Amino acid sequence: MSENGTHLFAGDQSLIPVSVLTGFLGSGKTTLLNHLVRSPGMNRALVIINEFGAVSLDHDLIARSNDDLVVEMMGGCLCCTIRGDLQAALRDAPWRFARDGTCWFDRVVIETTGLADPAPILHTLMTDPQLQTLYRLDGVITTVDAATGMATLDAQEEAVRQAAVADRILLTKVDLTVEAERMAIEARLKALNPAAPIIPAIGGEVDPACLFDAGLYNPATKSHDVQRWLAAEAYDAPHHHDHHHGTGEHAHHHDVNRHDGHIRATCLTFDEPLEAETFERWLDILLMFKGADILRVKGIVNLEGEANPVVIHGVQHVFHPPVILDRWPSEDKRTRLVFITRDISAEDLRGTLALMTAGLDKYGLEGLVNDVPQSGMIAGVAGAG
Ligand SMILES: Nc1nc2c(ncn2[C@@H]2O[C@H](COP(=O)(O)OP(=O)(O)OP(=O)(O)O)[C@@H](O)[C@H]2O)c(=O)[nH]1
Repeated sequence: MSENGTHLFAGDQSLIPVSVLTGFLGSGKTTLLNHLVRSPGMNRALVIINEFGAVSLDHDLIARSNDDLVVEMMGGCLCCTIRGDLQAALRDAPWRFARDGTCWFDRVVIETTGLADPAPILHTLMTDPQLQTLYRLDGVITTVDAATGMATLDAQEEAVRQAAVADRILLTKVDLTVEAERMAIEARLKALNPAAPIIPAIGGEVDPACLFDAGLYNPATKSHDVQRWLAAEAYDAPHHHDHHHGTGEHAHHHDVNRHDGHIRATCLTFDEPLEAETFERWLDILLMFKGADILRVKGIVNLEGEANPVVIHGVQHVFHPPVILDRWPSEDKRTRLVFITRDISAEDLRGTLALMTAGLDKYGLEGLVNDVPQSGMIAGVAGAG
């Protein structure tokens, strides 16, 4: 987080929205893109395609009248070997695709390989200083094959992660399933990622408006989206009374989610405003020790002394600068934090914050910071998840 949490780039509409399209091998990403680039309003979308093979077939598939708005990246995976190439391509693109001296595209869609972990790609977008002056992350769209998705989720943790971090899930090939199968996979996806809308599609046919502008940073849709992913009712995980009925919740969670036991979505709510320093330290420590297992964090935070809500958004250990909304999106002014984690329970999360608060009360900030490594108290709990 920033020093004082007052970064304000919520309204910067000059930045170009970037969507990351991910989904397991053969789950229908190219089919979707092919439909999207032909949709009204999408003719100025720059499409970046990443393929493992040396020869790209996808470029030919994603043909349109002005098909020059396509960048192919081959011979590696965007999330690892050719990450630098993605940075370079995004930096150069506004000049490479300029018309009359101005950037010609108004949106970017990055299609990852089916095996990609989207997190490093999001990190690239969130941390490269040059890219931050040009682009803003809009959201992650994940395709899930309705017909084979169950088996894929059973066998491939990568597929589970892709679905867990999505802002929008496109359920593809619903024409190949019967009602019961489709309901089963929808229930599983809901348990894994309660906030992401699940949009059924056949042949990639979907209204682009359902998939884009999922970001927190679009004033036109921001409040709406904040509202949606904070729909705390959607979460199975314990809320603020978790210590009273933690076991029941837990058992329920496991039933729906039995195959994806390691990865879960948790929503923590806090009735009282949080003290800014404590909250920041807690997040820092949590991310330091468990960053790799916190796939995504989103939240709206009521800080002491701050009239308006602060929105936070992170992927593993990397955080967007917090954004202060100009008003609360609803009457509900509780802090609500959504965590998508691997092997970290709501109890672990809440416990570390309680320790942090107790430690601050007892030792003060100086004492606590100095004390943490020796006592191992917070580190121990954070590490025990
Ligand atoms: N029946 C049916 N087939 C579909 C649908 N969507 C995609 N397909 C088919 O599924 C196959 C894989 O689709 P692609 O769009 O190439 O999938 P992809 O995710 O881009 O695949 P990779 O690039 O290998 O990761 C193709 O043969 C598509 O024609 C659908 O809604 N219904």
